[in-house]
Amino acid sequence: MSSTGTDLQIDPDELHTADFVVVANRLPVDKETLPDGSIRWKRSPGGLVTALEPILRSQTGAWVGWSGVPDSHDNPVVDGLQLISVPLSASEINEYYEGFSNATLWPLYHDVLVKPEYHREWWNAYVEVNRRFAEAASAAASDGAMVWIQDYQLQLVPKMLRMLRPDLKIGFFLHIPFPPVELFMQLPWRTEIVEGLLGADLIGFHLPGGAQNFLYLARRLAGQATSKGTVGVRSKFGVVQVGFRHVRVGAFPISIDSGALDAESRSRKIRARAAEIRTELGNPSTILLGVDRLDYTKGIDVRLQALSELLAEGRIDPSDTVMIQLATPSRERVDSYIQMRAGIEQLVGNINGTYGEVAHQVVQYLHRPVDRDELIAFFVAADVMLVTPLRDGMNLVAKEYVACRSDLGGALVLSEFTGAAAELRSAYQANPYDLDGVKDAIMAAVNQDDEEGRRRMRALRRQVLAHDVSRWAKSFLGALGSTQETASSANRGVDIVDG
Ligand SMILES: Nc1ncnc2c1ncn2[C@@H]1O[C@H](COP(=O)(O)OP(=O)(O)O)[C@@H](O)[C@H]1O
Ligand SMILES: O=P(O)(O)OC[C@H]1O[C@H](O[C@H]2O[C@H](CO)[C@@H](O)[C@H](O)[C@H]2O)[C@H](O)[C@@H](O)[C@@H]1O
Repeated sequence: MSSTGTDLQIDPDELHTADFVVVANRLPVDKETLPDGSIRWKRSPGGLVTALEPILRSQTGAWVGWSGVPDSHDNPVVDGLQLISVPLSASEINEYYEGFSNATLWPLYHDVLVKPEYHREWWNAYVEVNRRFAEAASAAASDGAMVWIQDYQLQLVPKMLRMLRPDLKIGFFLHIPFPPVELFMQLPWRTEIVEGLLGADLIGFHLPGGAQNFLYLARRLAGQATSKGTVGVRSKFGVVQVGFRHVRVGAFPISIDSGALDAESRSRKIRARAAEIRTELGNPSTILLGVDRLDYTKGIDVRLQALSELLAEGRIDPSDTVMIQLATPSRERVDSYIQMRAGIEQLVGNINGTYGEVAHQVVQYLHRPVDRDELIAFFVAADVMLVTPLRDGMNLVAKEYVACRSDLGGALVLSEFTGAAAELRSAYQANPYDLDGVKDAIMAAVNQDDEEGRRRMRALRRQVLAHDVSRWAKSFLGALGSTQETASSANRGVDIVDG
């Protein structure tokens, strides 16, 4: 590996004090240095942070992660959360984060939408950085603590941490899809990844399909005996026998703090801002909305292409329609993201150039994050929410939109290839590879009558309000807490097949 890395500097007072430790690639806040040299901590992008932040607030624990900038050793306490930085050098950011995590694993786990790159030096950096995260978690955790490791950037940490601290209860949750076996087998380090994950006591996926894929690979690559029954949602866990340990494997669809969002979206201030947004846009009949990290998995190009064709066919009136696309910058130094951004901005330019007027742009595109209140106001203002990923682990945006529609207004167009599609059955679902199908779904949503819209939104809200992020965390941590070290009770009643 080209980098020498940066050593951990953990305050001795903080050693072995936390009973609950979240380990994620990112801290919930990113470090930002302002022009006057002062430091500001701003919220990190993405759904993982959206989901986990309220969980850690409700428990006393520590969050181990990277601050988003090179060589930062700060361990800030932000809004009462104890944060422990794992410093990454510039070359580790390049090889571990942008390289192995986001140019190898991310495309491989998302249907190979972009060709994954396999470089041995990236793998070496991944191993080294995973080791450093394991050491930081080991230093933070108290005797017998519960440690919850997050996502594809840290798949080797469960095994590394178990070797350092066999006393810990170790959970792992994958926030992105776990790929089919045929794709996973491309990875030169496939066995190391499966064995790394098997260091956990409980491995969670969003969907049963991911859990089944993993069980198959545990048999085939790690040669372990596994259960053979079907995995359920928050139930009927699979089991892998690893020596004397039994590793449980389950499906736990993540969610949002839907109650809080519901309450915030009802406030007078948000309602007024939503009305103001409509006015600022010239009171069009239809506002379409997209909200995403700028990522090629999100299908932003799909919805723009669909809109472009609907305008060309005269099915949508450009003078009476606005599409707002909010796009948070993401992984801006990775080649595939640079190319995708150029393609999307060209599509936006083409639509506005062809159908816009000086005083009326059909697509309003903001390439920056907006603050929470403003985002909620956009959700309340939008007639149709467009969620069209080509593949997405869950997609919390779809759930956020639903949580904000206590008025039972609005309509959700949702890709079948999101994790959320399994739960949000009353959305206007479409196959993002079938452009005519996407266009029809958009038109059905635009033209729905009020009664049909209310019926669908009521059903969607029932699902999202009943299955919130606290239920997700409780179901995962409850299952982790009940895992047994001994072979006898963990797997009672489960048939095991040899690897
Ligand atoms: N432009 C934006 N401004 C503010 N928040 C955003 C923006 N785009 C996305 N978000 C937030 O980021 C999170 C995205 O989560 P999710 O849909 O699960 O996808 P991912 O984690 O892959 O980015 C949501 O909480 C969403 O509200
Ligand atoms: O940390 P970044 O590289 O900036 O990326 C942001 C996060 O993106 C991914 O989010 C996923 O988690 C969501 C919550 O479970 C899920 O809804 C979504 O489908 C996933 O794409 C990534 O998995 C996180 O690790 C990143 O922090």
